[in-house]
Amino acid sequence: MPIPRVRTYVPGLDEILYGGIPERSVVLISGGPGTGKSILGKQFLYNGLVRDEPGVFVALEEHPVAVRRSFRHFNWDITKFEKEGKFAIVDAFTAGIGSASQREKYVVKDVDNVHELVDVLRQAIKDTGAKRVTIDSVSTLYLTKPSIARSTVMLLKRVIAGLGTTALFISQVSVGERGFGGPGVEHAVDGIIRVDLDEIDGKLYRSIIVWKMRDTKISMVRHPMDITDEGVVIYWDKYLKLTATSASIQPLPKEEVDEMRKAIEETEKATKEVKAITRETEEEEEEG
Ligand SMILES: Nc1ncnc2c1ncn2[C@@H]1O[C@H](COP(=O)(O)OP(=O)(O)OP(=O)(O)O)[C@@H](O)[C@H]1O
Repeated sequence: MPIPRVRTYVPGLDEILYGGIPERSVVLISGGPGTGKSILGKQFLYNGLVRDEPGVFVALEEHPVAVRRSFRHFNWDITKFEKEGKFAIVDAFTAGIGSASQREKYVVKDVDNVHELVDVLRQAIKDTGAKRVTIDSVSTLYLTKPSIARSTVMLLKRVIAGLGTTALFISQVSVGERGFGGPGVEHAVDGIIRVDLDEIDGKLYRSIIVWKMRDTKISMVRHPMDITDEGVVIYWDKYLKLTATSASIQPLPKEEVDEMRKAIEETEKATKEVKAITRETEEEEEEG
């Protein structure tokens, strides 16, 4: 019996997850500065919006105005979805100060109060009917208080999974740090995807690796990644071999490529079936 999955539709990401993220998972997107975490989080939401899956973006690092600008930078037009009430930004950045922030519908006044954040987030999810959530970044919530990291993540996870949504939690780590966001957090989440930027011989290489994902097989190698005008692109059928002094891109064995391709086809088929059943049920309800 295939498990229900949420396709990210980020080129290459569903392949290395053998079909997508298991539904209702909380996934840590961990990485150093400039590695593409935020872009990935926004792309995940936009790809859902255009497929009729509402979403919520929790802004802890950027002003909501900057968040909208950065969606626009990739031509991901969220205005329409905001107007239709299918997309919301939770402003946990401005604390409601300033004229632009006073126009925001979902505002967290005291970011140190995680219960207030949870209440505002819950409301935004319910109002939009969100299926996808991105929190950028979750580490902001406990940067100065590591002792509350695990309880904060667990609280958010309960709300998110309880409301039937699937979430990406952006986690900031320092350049060269091997961890993903602290032991409490790393074990609390369902999945960890790490994005990296490595300097080898005076050149920067972008890459991505899935460290864990409960309930699914994962690719066990580091994949090359790019950021383009269309967002993040992952070369799922290649792997990046890094040593201290060299980097080389090599093809994955054919059997693995075929298996990933097959997993995508199966997920696609299962998604179509679920959609057809939902449509039939809706039609029956309308008729009845
Ligand atoms: N159109 C584009 N083409 C290529 N690269 C781009 C493009 N737009 C943005 N980038 C790159 O994306 C990087 C920023 O990505 P992003 O904001 O997702 O980083 P981040 O991992 O969230 O970083 P931080 O933790 O510092 O906020 C920038 O360094 C920039 O070079």
